[in-house]
Amino acid sequence: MNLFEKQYEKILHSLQFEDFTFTLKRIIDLTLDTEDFSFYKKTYNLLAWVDYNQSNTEEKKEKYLTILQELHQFLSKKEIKSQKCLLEINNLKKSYSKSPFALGPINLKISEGEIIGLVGENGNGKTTLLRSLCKELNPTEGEIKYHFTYSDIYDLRTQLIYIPQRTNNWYGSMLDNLRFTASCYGVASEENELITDLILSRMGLRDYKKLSWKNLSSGYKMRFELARMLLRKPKLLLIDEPLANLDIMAQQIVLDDFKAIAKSPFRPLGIVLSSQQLYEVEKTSDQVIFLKHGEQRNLKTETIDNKIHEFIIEFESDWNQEELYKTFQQLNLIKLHYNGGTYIANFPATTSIKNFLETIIQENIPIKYFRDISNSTRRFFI
Ligand SMILES: Nc1ncnc2c1ncn2[C@@H]1O[C@H](COP(=O)(O)OP(=O)(O)OP(=O)(O)O)[C@@H](O)[C@H]1O
Repeated sequence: MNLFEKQYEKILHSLQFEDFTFTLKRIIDLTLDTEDFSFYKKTYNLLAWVDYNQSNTEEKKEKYLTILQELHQFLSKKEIKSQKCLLEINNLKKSYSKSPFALGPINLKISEGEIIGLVGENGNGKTTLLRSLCKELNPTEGEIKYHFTYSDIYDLRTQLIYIPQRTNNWYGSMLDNLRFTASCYGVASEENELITDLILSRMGLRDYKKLSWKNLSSGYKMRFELARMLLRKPKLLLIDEPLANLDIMAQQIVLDDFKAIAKSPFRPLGIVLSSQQLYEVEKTSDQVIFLKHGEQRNLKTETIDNKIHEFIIEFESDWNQEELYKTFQQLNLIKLHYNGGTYIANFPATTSIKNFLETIIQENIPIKYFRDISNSTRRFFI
């Protein structure tokens, strides 16, 4: 089963379980994948119908299924794109004349369809790296090779979009701004109206399209930036702290959106996102880069090269450190840290989650939360 068929099957399941929000978003994604005016029109009409028939579940299900089947028939004939390498960073270093901070050396490859999470505490160089990738900053040493042609810096920044943490103020309504962006990219008249409507709906902005910058919360400003980015169809998106101003639900939604957008079988997009939300980013990313004092630490390579073979559990318990230390001796505990309200326990690699849970139950240890972090960059934060 190819990537498209797998994704299609997942959409059908979501419809079967009446997750209409997810299904509709994916219908819009597939519609945009067709790059076909008649489908834009069909989905536009569907969205207009949904506006007045939200609670008509049976008919809605039927309509969603019909359009999905049509989209499936159309897209099954379309070629699935192989995921090309977009850029290669070799020994990149960047320092500032007025700061002791130095980034690098950084080595990294970024491909279409790949999500790279950039994590690290404040001031560790995440923004510096993103700004270097879009040529806002020149490297002090090393190089960035772009595997696509661009005529000048403006062309580069069209194919590769950088969304900074604090975006610029804009005037007028969201809708007018998106229409303007689409027209700058040659999308005119009715097609412009259809595409902006689809993209506004895709980003959950349909009910807010008349609002202006000053009336939007920071979460909605971020969604607007993403909508504008989708209209510009870049190859690579570099985005600084997209989760910073979002509540936990909104964070999950944005990360799911990134995944759906990046992994399009027909228009794959590379995404590099920086964030402090370690676990959320790990769930979504294909690769996580941890920056510590500007240096790159990569869990995958460090695990292989340095042979870090330990079973590491993060957990919360009302027991004190001494009680836990004694009890876990039976699992040959190597280390036990208390770290900001949670415990981190290191065991030999031969210990399993089953052994850990059995001990918890047998010894009646009160546990509020636990997570296996043996393969998480969380280890670098300890
Ligand atoms: N233009 C500049 N001139 C001098 N120093 C700078 C400049 N920009 C950033 N720095 C310094 O570089 C270091 C890394 O900053 P950067 O913004 O890249 O980190 P970050 O990981 O994105 O931080 P945060 O999570 O707080 O956004 C900091 O010490 C910062 O003060």
